[in-house]
Amino acid sequence: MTRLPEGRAILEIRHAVRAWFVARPGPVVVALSGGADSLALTAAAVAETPSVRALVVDHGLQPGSRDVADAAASAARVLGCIDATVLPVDVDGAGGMEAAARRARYRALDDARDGAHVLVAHTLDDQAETVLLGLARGSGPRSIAGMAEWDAPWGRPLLGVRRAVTRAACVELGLTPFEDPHNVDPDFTRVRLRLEALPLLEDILGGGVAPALARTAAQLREDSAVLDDLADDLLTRSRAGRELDVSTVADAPTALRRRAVRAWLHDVGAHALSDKQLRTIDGLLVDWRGQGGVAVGGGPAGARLVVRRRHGRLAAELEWSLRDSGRSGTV
Ligand SMILES: Nc1ncnc2c1ncn2[C@@H]1O[C@H](COP(=O)(O)OP(=O)(O)OP(=O)(O)O)[C@@H](O)[C@H]1O
Repeated sequence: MTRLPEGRAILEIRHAVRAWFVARPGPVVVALSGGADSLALTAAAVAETPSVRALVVDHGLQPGSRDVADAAASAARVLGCIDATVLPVDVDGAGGMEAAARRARYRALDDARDGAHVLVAHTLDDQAETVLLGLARGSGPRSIAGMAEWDAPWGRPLLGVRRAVTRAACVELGLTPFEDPHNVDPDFTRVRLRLEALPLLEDILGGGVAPALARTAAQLREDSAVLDDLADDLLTRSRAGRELDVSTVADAPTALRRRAVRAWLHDVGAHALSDKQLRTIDGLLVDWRGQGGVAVGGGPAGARLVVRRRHGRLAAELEWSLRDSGRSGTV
């Protein structure tokens, strides 16, 4: 373990990281971008636990990205990590560059973690932005509940720490973080929330808006955990092979029905359900006349997954178009 100077900011971060380790002992790798948040997290992790490794993902999206990644890896070694590896990834761009880069990053980190927990450096401010974005877009409780401190194998020890504290810790430690130009690019909605909307809200409502949003998220996560358990139980009782027994699900409260249906569809391959699709499927459950099919995405190329109510069961069936014959079929 490394000895660090004892400034106020790094002590606060070490305290948060120590509490996280006490609750979840085990080997860790730190996901290091080279920014202030993950540099401060890396410094605190090596001071609090032995044998920390760092993983740096090179998305290869800007010229010189490999140099930035190499510099982050060297900083990790100087800080006392026993190993620091750069992981080059291919970003396919599907569904927007940012989302594709995130997918590629999480996949690479998961592949390289070798059984260890992965610490990511999201802060209280990241949490507040996530919640505000969710509220403003009318998202469901899952989005507004924000990110969890622990969502195996991902750990977020800094969710209670302000971003300003990680900046201050880097100054105390004499570290020069990488400043990602995207973090000040007003073309990104999240950047405008951070630089314009949240300061305006704090001006109107007084400081403490970001911690208040983070508290809301924490309360919702607690409530959601209970509802998720009840919905799991409902799903277990209503499963009939790959289908759902309508009479068992239909009598449950809406919040449980929706969660159970979402979990069932996730298992059969539909991972990105919109609120509208869920509502329509709910209509099939509670109204016996609901006979239509609801396409829910998922399925191999050329096919689509469709949910139908039939003979007291809800079934998710693959449908495909037989373009050559002009017919369609299901499996
Ligand atoms: N290139 C990278 N290599 C390794 N870890 C990274 C990289 N970029 C980001 N991370 C990790 O993810 C954390 C969050 O980063 P950032 O806020 O940029 O991501 P995001 O796209 O908003 O992430 P998300 O919503 O991941 O889960 C960072 O603090 C760091 O721990």
